[in-house]
Amino acid sequence: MGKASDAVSGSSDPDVEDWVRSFRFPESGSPELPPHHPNCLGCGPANPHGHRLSVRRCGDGVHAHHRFDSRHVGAPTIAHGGAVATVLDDLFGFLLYTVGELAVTRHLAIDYLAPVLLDTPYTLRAHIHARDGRKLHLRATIENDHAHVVTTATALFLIVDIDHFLTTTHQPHHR
Ligand SMILES: CCCCCCCCCCCCCC(=O)SCCNC(=O)CCNC(=O)[C@H](O)C(C)(C)COP(=O)(O)OP(=O)(O)OC[C@H]1O[C@@H](n2cnc3c(N)ncnc32)[C@H](O)[C@@H]1OP(=O)(O)O
Repeated sequence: MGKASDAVSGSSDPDVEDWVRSFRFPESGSPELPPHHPNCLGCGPANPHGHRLSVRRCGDGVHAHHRFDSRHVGAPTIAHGGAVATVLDDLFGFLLYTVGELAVTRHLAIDYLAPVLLDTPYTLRAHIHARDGRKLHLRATIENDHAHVVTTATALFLIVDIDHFLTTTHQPHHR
């Protein structure tokens, strides 16, 4: 399994190549985790449409505080379910720092237990439930200020080699 620090050339996209070359897993002691890249929809500080999620290590997992805003509206005053899914998928992506592996979402399942309100503080938590070879089984919650869980999520991330990000042609996989 190639790690990100083994960055190789071969992409036809210079931005991808730069990201691969610059990517490093942070030191295990640092609680603040860096964005996946500056333009990441979930956490990139340079993406004007993004959520700018700021994530820290917490025990074996990760956590974040987040407010959805008017850019993420679905029904009036309520965050769009897709926006919530985006944030959870990205939060799961931060667990990869804790295992030092590159991986991508293969399956994401969300239970929307109560509306996620705009301009309201929430606490997000995620952890690795189990690892089975290259399969990472992940779990997350979103809870409000009253410690009520409003959303739960599970995901299967699959560990991939760095070449996954350098390959410009991916064939659909029919099961
Ligand atoms: C640290 C940070 C790092 C940064 C990382 C990058 C930035 C991240 C940014 C974060 C952004 C957020 C993150 C993002 O947005 S990631 C972006 C969204 N995700 C993708 O683009 C991934 C697209 N998919 C693929 O490329 C391929 O399908 C991959 C590579 C994932 C797998 O294709 P591959 O052909 O290799 O594998 P497989 O399909 O044969 O399956 C393999 C195994 O899995 C088992 N299986 C399948 N489904 C299920 C299921 N539902 N329950 C239980 N098991 C299931 C299956 O039976 C098999 O098992 P086995 O037979 O081997 O035992």
